[in-house]
Amino acid sequence: MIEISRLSKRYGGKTAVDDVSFTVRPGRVTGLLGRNGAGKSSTLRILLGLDAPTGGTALIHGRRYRDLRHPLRTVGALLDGAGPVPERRAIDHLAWIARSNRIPRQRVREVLDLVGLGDAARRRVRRYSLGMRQRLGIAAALLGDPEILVLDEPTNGLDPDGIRWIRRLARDHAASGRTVLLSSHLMAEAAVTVDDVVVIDRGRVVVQGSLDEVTAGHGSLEAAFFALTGHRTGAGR
Ligand SMILES: Nc1ncnc2c1ncn2[C@@H]1O[C@H](COP(=O)(O)OP(=O)(O)OP(=O)(O)O)[C@@H](O)[C@H]1O
Repeated sequence: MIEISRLSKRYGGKTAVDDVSFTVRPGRVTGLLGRNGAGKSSTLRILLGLDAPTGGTALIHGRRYRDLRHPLRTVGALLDGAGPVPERRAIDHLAWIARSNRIPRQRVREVLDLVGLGDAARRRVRRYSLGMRQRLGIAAALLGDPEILVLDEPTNGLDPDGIRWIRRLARDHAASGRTVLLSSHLMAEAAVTVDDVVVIDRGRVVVQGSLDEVTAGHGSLEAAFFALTGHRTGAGR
């Protein structure tokens, strides 16, 4: 269970997250949806202890990330921009994370196979395609066999196979009774992946509920999104 309560984050004079509250339940895929700059990454970074909130709390099983006893075994995360050293071999990158978190070495092979990188394990990361890098990021997130997966824009830059793979991974994780929170600005993709929706716009939650509740009366999640956040055409954003 993830509980975000009255969370806010200001960077200088700019409010990135403004009194945001929502709950993420197990057995569901929850989509944190919004435009670029809406405050999704800021919210997830605070949840994962990478940034301090200006106000409010972001709790995992009732604790802040940094107070978790076994963080990697509790939460696996894929964040924008956090990548391995390109000169490293994939297997060494994962082995290093496993070692520093007291995760058995055999788990490295397991997650590489799980994400379909078994045959490319000894290749250097700089020779990986974008899709392979994304899979490697997911492999790292899965190392601790965590109950919760947090994925920031996981389909960014992926081809149709990669997008389908991420969708299945999220769905399977939730189907086994575990928790998935993913952020996205792609409404059509989110509509076929998530169970619950939290729409955030300019730092504020504008709607939250099950996918059915949020789309009711709008025809599609995209239509609901534009109706709820104001339709801004081509110019500007
Ligand atoms: N370290 C920072 N310093 C100053 N402003 C920041 C910082 N990080 C984020 N912001 C600003 O806060 C707002 C929210 O950013 P955030 O990255 O959380 O949005 P997002 O919804 O994740 O968007 P994107 O999909 O583009 O990552 C943006 O206006 C951004 O420019």
